[in-house]
Amino acid sequence: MSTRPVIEVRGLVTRFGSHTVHDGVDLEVRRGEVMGIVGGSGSGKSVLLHAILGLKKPDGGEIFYDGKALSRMSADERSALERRWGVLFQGSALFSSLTVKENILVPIREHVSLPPALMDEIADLKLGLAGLGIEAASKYPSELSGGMKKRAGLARALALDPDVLFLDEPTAGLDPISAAAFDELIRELSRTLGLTILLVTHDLDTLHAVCDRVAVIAEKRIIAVDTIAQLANHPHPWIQSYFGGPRGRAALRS
Ligand SMILES: Nc1ncnc2c1ncn2[C@@H]1O[C@H](COP(=O)(O)OP(=O)(O)OP(=O)(O)O)[C@@H](O)[C@H]1O
Repeated sequence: MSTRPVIEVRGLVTRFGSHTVHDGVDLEVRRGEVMGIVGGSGSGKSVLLHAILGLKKPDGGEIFYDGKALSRMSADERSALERRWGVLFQGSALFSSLTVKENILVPIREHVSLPPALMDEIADLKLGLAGLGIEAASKYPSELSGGMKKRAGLARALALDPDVLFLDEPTAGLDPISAAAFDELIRELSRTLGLTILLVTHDLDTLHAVCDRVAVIAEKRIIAVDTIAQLANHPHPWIQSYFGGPRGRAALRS
């Protein structure tokens, strides 16, 4: 794994009106690593993800991709960058009026010009990568279980062969068995495709199963970034209660 950061957040400030969510967030995500972001409810995990994706404009600070500031990119550079991203939002955000295959084809049709049969083949390949059988292709989102919806959302996120994958609460709403299977899938994708993955989660089991490092957000900043084993010894009270509480200890043992 390279230590060169693919994403750098420097001194990020975000606000909604007079409410400051982030006040000096610094974070580096290395190429090829799986990084988790944890923090209490309302601590600003999703807003941080949105800022990194350029969906929330920073009120201060800067976000860099491969050393280039997001705010200084031309529209073409930005579009090229977005092609390298795959995003799985909370709730999967599938288009309800499209089948699973049509959902996967949306980004492919938007960004690449290929014969329809080839696009179809690519969509089938992505279905398989996300662990869905071909029979899921013609189903509508309303016909899928929660776990299948997540996989369909993941297949769409993988549509353009991203090198960075962003996942917001990937296992939220899944039963423990489906969540564990999804964790395994994320880990497998990171290994086989060499993806850099940034994920927001509350799920301690996901952190243990999937993440190389975890960033903790509290008091409007990233207060620690480390392996879980190291964080378990961190003196900050929130980190102590998160990793050292009954659930944290149980996840550490498993
Ligand atoms: N569109 C918005 N308008 C106003 N305030 C917002 C908006 N989006 C988020 N916030 C506020 O920003 C803060 C951080 O929200 P965020 O969703 O990032 O928290 P989170 O850490 O992801 O929480 P959770 O774990 O509960 O999902 C919260 O106080 C929230 O109310």
